Amino acid sequence: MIRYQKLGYVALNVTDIDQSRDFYENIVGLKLVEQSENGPVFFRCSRDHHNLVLYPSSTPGLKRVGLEVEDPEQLEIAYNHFKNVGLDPKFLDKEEQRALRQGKTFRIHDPNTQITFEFYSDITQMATEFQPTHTNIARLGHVVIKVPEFEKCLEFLTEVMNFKVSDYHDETLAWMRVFPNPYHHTFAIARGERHQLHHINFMVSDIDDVGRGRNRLIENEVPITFGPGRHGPSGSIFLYFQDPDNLTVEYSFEMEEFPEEKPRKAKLLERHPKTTDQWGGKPDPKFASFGYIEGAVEEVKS
Ligand SMILES: CC(C)c1ccc(C(=O)O)c(O)c1O
Ligand SMILES: [Fe+2]
Repeated sequence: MIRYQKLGYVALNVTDIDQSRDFYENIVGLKLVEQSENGPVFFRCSRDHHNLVLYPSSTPGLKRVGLEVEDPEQLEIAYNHFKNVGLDPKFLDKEEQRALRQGKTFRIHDPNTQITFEFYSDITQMATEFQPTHTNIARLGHVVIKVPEFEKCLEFLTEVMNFKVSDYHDETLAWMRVFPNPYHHTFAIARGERHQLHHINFMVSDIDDVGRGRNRLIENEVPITFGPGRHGPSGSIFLYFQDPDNLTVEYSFEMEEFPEEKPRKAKLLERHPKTTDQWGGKPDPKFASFGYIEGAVEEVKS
């Protein structure tokens, strides 16, 4: 089955590309890599050419999830696996591959989550390390979405995508590893009325990044919708805030890691506010409430 290196990048649709470029560069603290005329804007928080890509769109939300697999052999294994299960994987043409600065890359559209998943094993490594500015962003951490058919999505993500459940609420939330990546979750699904983006996450290296981040967001009048707090499932310290399209972004510090062999079994966690925030905090009503999933825009607009 597929062996992943990591969540490589997230592509978001944003309504004002310049406003969002400024936000993700100067408020979040990502490194701007390139901005093409009327096209996507590439950011990084690693040596990779990109870990976040913004596309101009009238429907803000999640456009695509880029998953890096361990090596070219794993890419072929993944391609053949998806072909065998009828998901019609399509390799990008040379032009789009080159524009993404990636090696061989293919995509599938998953009818369960309505997400376009992209798979690659090679991406251009930039000449210099990521140099943090105000926030020591360690990596793009995870993506969480809302899905109406929770059980079907969970079955697809575990049985077909080879994600592993780390913990779950009873049929309302599941946190998953992209095996064998060790982090408690790189992907999670929450039961919701419609397919929607819940949030994207950036892991930071120091608890002070969360504290300083809170004050910087307040100074810049960026809406904070939840936290600081401590998550029960992964143990992460967290802080959620909204981008210019009210998409939810999370900083988090520390996260439980799982061994590849003999990992602990997933916990069935009580659905309780203290599971989400051990410090007893409650989210703002706007928390994680905005964001289309590109494959399901019509559903939400109807
Ligand atoms: C409230 C959301 C779904 C959530 C819950 C728990 C964790 C964690 O344990 O790390 C998260 O990262 C979340 O985003
Ligand atoms: Fe999160």
